[in-house]
Amino acid sequence: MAFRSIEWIEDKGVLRLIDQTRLPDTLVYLDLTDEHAICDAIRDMKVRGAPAIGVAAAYAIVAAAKRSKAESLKDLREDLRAADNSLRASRPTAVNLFWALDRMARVIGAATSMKSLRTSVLAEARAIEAEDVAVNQAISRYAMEVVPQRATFFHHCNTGSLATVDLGTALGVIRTAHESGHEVFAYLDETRPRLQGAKLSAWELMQYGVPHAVIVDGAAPHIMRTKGADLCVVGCDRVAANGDTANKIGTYALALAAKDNGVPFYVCAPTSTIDMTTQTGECIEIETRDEGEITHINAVRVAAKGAGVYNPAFDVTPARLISGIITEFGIAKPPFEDSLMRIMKDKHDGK
Ligand SMILES: CSC[C@@H](O)[C@@H](O)C(=O)COP(=O)(O)O
Repeated sequence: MAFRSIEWIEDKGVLRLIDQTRLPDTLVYLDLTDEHAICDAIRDMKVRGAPAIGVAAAYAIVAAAKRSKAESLKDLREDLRAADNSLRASRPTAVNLFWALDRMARVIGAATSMKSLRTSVLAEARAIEAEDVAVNQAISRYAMEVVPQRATFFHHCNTGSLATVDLGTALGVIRTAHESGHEVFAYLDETRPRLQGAKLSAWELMQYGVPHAVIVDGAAPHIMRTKGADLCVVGCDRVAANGDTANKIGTYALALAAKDNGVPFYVCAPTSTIDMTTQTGECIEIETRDEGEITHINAVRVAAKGAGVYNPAFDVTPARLISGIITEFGIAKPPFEDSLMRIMKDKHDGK
């Protein structure tokens, strides 16, 4: 089954997206008409995954432009600035959110009338959406250079169709390898605390018929050593200029296990997730989320009542643990300071 996680329906003026908090039990589509609802959906992780968050934010600006009652271009821009501010405050780590909003802001700044503004924000959001599809396909194509014919993967969190517009990044690589005739098996970290691996990645791989096993996060090093692995593929929320990579909490531990077991560790990164203005991982803001995500599972308390909790949602994998960063312009290899710079230049030059 192929599905689109996110879609703008222009004649209804709605952003249709899969409510990821209801999966895997129920496939529910939400039709959101206003920027506040889209912002809440991002904050509450109904839509999640760095690229999907960026696309949703872009359409939130479209929705705000459509709904605004402003009677002048200046007032319309004011309304959109307010929407932009709330969206920027929704989640701090995934740079795609800020990247998409920066693109929208440039278009808003260039508009010469209210009509042209509304037309051009829609066109820009559509372009961001379409690029995401093409970029993920290109990442999968380049990834095949490093995927052996028989491939046992390790994967963390959810990086599939749900986290993007269509194919996905790291999970898209696993799916593409399977569909192009590789003999694939994937170990999926369950990904505490929100269980994106157990709930979302497993659900997706079942749709595509990819053999897999969900494992608890702490089992990955043991399984790597005893069962073997060919490569780890993960996504990312922000890649710094030196290659340090922020991704879902637990990614760093998987990278350490990979290093100890001699397993190549690949980050799948659309260039929209590479932030050349952030020099190292230390400069990346790590989102801290509600303690209830740890103390409760499906609204049932599992932690001792009154237990202290600390819930960072992401960690940073140091560049030295990363074998390659797979982008839509090819695979960046260490030293990443040079290879990422080259890739971003290729992007800039339109190669
Ligand atoms: C292609 S998705 C890449 C990342 O965004 C993904 O691995 C991840 O960390 C998602 O975190 P989440 O908190 O579920 O939005």
